[in-house]
Amino acid sequence: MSGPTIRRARTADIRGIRRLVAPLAERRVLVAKDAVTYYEGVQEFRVAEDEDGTIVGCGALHVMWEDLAEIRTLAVATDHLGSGLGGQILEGLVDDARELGVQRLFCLTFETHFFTRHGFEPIEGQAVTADVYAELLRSYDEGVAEFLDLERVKPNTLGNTRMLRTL
Ligand SMILES: CC(=O)SCCNC(=O)CCNC(=O)[C@H](O)C(C)(C)COP(=O)(O)OP(=O)(O)OC[C@H]1O[C@@H](n2cnc3c(N)ncnc32)[C@H](O)[C@@H]1OP(=O)(O)O
Repeated sequence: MSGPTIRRARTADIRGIRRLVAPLAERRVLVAKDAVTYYEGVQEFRVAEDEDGTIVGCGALHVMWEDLAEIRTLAVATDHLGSGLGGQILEGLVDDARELGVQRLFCLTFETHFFTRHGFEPIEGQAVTADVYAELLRSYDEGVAEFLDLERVKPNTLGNTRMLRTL
């Protein structure tokens, strides 16, 4: 038994990714997004595919600035939790970040123990200079709004911890 394979996502995986994310978005653990947003962001995703072709894990890397990207939409199917899959997907995304030249990874999460084990540390306040903050305000991306901690998205991020890993 070789277990799930981790690979870059294809458009046909989006249905499986959405099936994984839906219950977590309902519990507000992950952000709910429209289907079009997943298709537009397919190149950001890695997935874990079971032997029978089922998508049992996913995660994405969203670049925000020259030195900064966010880990987002990391999820593992309930029946695969605790077998190392989440960690493998995350480290794959870290490799992607290194390849892109990104030096810092942000995440917003309830899973502080998991991310701490992978080198993330909680941060207070902003992780970018005032100049970069002003530039990021021009983004239409909801995740960037959460990174900036804008007032209008605070209800979505309640109880989450802001964490950063330096590569
Ligand atoms: C930035 C964001 O995307 S934030 C959102 C993060 N996602 C969520 O909150 C969604 C719900 N949660 C999940 O889907 C999962 O819990 C994840 C993605 C956070 C972690 O996925 P998992 O596959 O369970 O991770 P993994 O197995 O690598 O590690 C989980 C635990 O299992 C243990 N573990 C790791 N490898 C193994 C293994 N081979 N065998 C047994 N246990 C293991 C680890 O000790 C770890 O414990 P920790 O939580 O204390 O760190």
